[in-house]
Amino acid sequence: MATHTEQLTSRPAPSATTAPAAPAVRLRGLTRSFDGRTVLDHVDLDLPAGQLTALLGHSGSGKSTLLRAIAGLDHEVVGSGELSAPDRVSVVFQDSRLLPWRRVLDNVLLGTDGKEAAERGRAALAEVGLAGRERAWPNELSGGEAQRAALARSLVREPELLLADEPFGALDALTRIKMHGLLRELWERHRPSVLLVTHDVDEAIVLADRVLVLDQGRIGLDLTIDRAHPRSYRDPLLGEYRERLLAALGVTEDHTGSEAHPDQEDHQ
Ligand SMILES: Nc1ncnc2c1ncn2[C@@H]1O[C@H](COP(=O)(O)OP(=O)(O)OP(=O)(O)O)[C@@H](O)[C@H]1O
Repeated sequence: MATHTEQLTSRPAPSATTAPAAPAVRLRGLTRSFDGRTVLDHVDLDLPAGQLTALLGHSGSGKSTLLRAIAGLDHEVVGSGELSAPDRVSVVFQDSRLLPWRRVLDNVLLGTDGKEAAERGRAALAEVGLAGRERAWPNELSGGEAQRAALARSLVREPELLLADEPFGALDALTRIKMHGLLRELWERHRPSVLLVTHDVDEAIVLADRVLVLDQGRIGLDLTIDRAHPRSYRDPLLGEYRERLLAALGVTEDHTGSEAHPDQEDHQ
C-alpha cells in the first residue's frame, strides 16, 4: 500500500476539497476460527494512517489473533475477508525476543543491512535511552531495558505500522508508566500507525486517541479519547472514558478491585 506521508507528519481535518486518506489498515469481514470455534467473526475495521489505537478485550477475546492477522503472521486467515496493511510493519511482543547470542545493537540491526541502517540503529537506541549499551548482551538488560531495545529494533525498520502485543505486560507498574511516556514520545516523533493490544484500561486511555474493545469476535466499542496529551492517570476527566470501557468489558462497579481488574490498581 502507498505511504501517505502527509498523514504521517500532520493530520489535517478532511475538508470538502481534500479526499479522505486511505486507511493504513483496512479489514472487512475478517474471520478466524480454531477447531470450529469462531474467534474473529466478520471483523470490519479501518485504522487511519498515523493514529495510535489501543485494542482492549478479555483474555481469549482474540486480540492477539487479530494482531497476528494484520501482521501477516496468520496464513490461515487469508481469504476469510479483505485485509490490507502497509508494507513496512513492525511487531513488538510482551517479551523482547532479543537473541541472547547477539549484542544489543546487533539485535536491533537484525534483518537490516548497510551503514545507514547501522546509524539508524544507534540513533534508535539513543532515542529509547540505551545510548552506550550497544555492546551489552541481552541478559545484562533489565526487563524494561530489553523492551526499550525491542522498540529500537522496531524503529529501525521505519515502520508505517507498529503492532504492539501487550508490550509492557510483563513490566512492573513504575517501569510501565515510564514506557508509556516513551511510546507516546516515539509515536509523536515518527507518527506510525500504532495498534496497541493491552489488558490495561488506564494504559489504553492514557496513550491512545482511540480505544477499541474486542468482544464476541467483533469490535464491540470504538471510543475516541478526546483529551490533550500528555495525559495524567489521575485526570478525573478520563474517568468517564474508563467507565465506558469497563462497562463494555462487562466489569461492574462491584468488580473494579484487584481481582477483576488488577491493572487498575497500578495507576491509582
Ligand atoms: N494457534 C491456535 N490454535 C488453537 N487455538 C488458538 C490458537 N491461537 C489462538 N487460539 C484461541 O483463540 C482464542 C483467542 O486467542 P488470543 O490469543 O487471540 O486471545 P487474546 O485476546 O490475545 O488473549 P490474551 O489477552 O490472554 O493474550 C483463545 O481461545 C485461544 O485459545
